[in-house]
Amino acid sequence: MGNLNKEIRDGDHPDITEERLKSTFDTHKMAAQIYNSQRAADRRNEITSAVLKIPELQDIKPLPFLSREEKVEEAARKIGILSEHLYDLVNVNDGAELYHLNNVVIGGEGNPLALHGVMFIPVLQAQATDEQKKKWLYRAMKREIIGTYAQTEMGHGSNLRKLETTATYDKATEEFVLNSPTTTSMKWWPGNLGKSTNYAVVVATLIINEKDYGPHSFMVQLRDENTHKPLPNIEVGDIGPKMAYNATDNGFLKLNHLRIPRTNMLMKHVKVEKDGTYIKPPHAKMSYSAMVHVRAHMNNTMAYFLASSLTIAVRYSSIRRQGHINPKEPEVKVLEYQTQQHRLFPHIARAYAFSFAGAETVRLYEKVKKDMESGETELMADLHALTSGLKSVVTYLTMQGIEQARQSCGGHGYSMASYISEIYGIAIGGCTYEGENMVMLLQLARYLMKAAKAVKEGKKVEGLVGYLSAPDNRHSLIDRTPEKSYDTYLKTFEHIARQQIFRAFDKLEKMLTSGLPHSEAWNKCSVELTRASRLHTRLFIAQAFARRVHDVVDFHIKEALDDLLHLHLNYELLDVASYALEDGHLCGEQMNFIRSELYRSLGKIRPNAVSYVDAWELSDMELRSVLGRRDGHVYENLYKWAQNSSLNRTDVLPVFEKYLKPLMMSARKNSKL
Ligand SMILES: CCCCCCCCCCCCCC(=O)SCCNC(=O)CCNC(=O)[C@H](O)C(C)(C)COP(=O)(O)OP(=O)(O)OC[C@H]1O[C@@H](n2cnc3c(N)ncnc32)[C@H](O)[C@@H]1OP(=O)(O)O
Ligand SMILES: Cc1cc2nc3c(=O)[nH]c(=O)nc-3n(C[C@H](O)[C@H](O)[C@H](O)COP(=O)(O)OP(=O)(O)OC[C@H]3O[C@@H](n4cnc5c(N)ncnc54)[C@H](O)[C@@H]3O)c2cc1C
Repeated sequence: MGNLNKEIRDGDHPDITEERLKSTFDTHKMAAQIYNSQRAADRRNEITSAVLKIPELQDIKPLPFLSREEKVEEAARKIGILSEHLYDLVNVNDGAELYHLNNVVIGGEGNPLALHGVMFIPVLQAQATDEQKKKWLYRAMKREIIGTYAQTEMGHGSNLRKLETTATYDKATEEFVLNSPTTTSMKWWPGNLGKSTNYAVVVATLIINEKDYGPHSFMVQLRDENTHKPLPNIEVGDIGPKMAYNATDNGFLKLNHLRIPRTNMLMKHVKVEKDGTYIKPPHAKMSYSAMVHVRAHMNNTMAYFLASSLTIAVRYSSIRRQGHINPKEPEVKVLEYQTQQHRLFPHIARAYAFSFAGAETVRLYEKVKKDMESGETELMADLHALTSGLKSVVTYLTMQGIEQARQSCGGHGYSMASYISEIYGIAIGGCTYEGENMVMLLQLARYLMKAAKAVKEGKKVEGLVGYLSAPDNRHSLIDRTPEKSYDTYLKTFEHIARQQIFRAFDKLEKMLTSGLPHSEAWNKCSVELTRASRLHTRLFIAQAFARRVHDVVDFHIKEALDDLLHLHLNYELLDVASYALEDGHLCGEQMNFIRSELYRSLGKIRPNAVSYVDAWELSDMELRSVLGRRDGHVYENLYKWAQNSSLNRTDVLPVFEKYLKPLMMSARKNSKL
């Protein structure tokens, strides 16, 4: 039998090889779990190998040494070369393959086609009529035109009903007049709007005969297709540097009474007739499909960001030796410290959990998307609730995990050589984009409150909220049953979520019966409501993890995943245990049991730690991290990396003659006086 860990190579740092030799499972088989099939895992590696053979697709130098302009140019250069090789490298109809190709070749900082693929094409697929698809979608898919999704304005992002950009129907000419009446009405933030795109789906408030019909989507040509100059009545540009994600030209857009044909409104589900008659869509929020599309896929993106940071941190922790546990023995790998394990391993478990929860979410999304094509909208509310909660919880926990990964690398974690700060910067954008986290938690809370009301009225609820009407134990059975059972943990999570949902519901009801208007009562309960949403979502994540482990057939993979699940359940439960202690569902003795199970789990995970992150099969090219190198040779490469610094081009910088020398000279002169 060959090595179970597939990353072992001659010449690697002996400390990392030692880790890999301990693996109890085949890392490539584990990759099949993470990427949902052996074929998908194989394809990722095939794509990486093919890319490595194309010299023009390699980074010209480490990305942190590029200026913003260079980053934008470099991403565009690679997109151009990729287009030539695209059909040889990937199945262009497979989103996962395209995403992987992007991560390997370009990385997470963005590229001119990012929003084109993530939102522009999906919005056309979901909301354009067949005729409109012929006009724009097929051209977009061939990349004859590049588009984006322009919804957020300087003054409004969360509250879509107050978007100030207007699309006023002019019956006489059968046109819409698009206008940005104020500074705050300017579109502000859309990715690639600034400089790259020549088309955009613009979301504007539809006005017909002075009546406001709310946000609707319109196709707008922004720039001349040949010269790329902005068209008349359009002002467009870049919004400037951001925390990260700076290869992307997030932009602004000001429309000055721009006229577009009536047929430029996306009309698959909703219509404005020539005479101005408005025909409602089957569901009022069908036009929000592009946002739901991204939210549904974000769990996997976040899992990937978290796994990338952890791969860097865990590999580095296995070659970094500092301090002693036994003073008579050599310095230990920092991965031996329990604090380091506690800092990293629960986040490894979360990355797996997010990936499994993400796979379930994408399946539901695909079903709803299919249903919507035929006007069936029954599951839209469930999907909206699920994706709203998940995007908020997963992005927030990912942010925590990446920052822990950075800190676990000590000083070198703070260097861009780790690349963790860039991953962090990109990932935390997810807490804001596609619905600010609090706003989305409150969306889920609306759904939960409806379910709670139904249960209070004696109705049975099903599906994602089914546990609200299921029987509950007064006391948790954790450590009270002879056999090890995840059910007792999941039941405890259910209890905690249920209690908090009803606590928020009762508080809200009390305020409403006291005569407070609904919106005010809602605001006064909103912290409790967001807590309910988080607990409900964390329950779903734990359940999805347990479902996946249950379904795995391979014994060694199941055992390794089972260890991670055990860690996950104990760690997450400790994190939210105060809710169960409050009503005596858990007692002090059980808390001690959970804590000791957690520490036992850390020890169990330890020998496989490097293999759990290796199983994500993230190549050096896509990690872009000196600390996270597969071969573990960090120190000599840190030194090489620093040679890229433009400050090292000369021994003496001009600032010496200009500022430092005069400063020191005058100081010396003064001290002689
Ligand atoms: C693909 C790969 C991904 C990779 C990603 C990495 C790259 C990413 C690059 C970055 C890309 C970043 C790109 C970007 O950032 S694009 C811009 C993203 N912007 C947002 O996400 C804005 C957030 N705001 C909203 O979505 C709405 O305003 C919300 C939802 C808050 C309220 O809504 P509205 O203002 O209309 O208020 P209402 O009171 O009339 O309605 C409330 C009722 O409507 C129901 N409802 C609402 N929505 C839905 C829905 N969708 N399906 C089904 N139902 C829905 C809801 O349950 C409630 O029902 P009920 O309780 O009354 O029964
Ligand atoms: C990296 C990045 C990429 C983006 N890409 C795009 C894009 O391609 N296209 C696009 O259209 N947009 C894009 N956006 C914009 C993004 O979607 C919005 O910024 C986001 O939806 C949040 O809206 P906001 O900025 O109005 O936040 P605000 O709503 O102003 O949030 C400010 C604070 O107010 C709170 N708040 C707001 N409303 C409520 C409420 N009802 N209840 C309680 N609290 C509330 C929030 O929780 C937050 O704490 C992008 C943003 C970023 C950061």
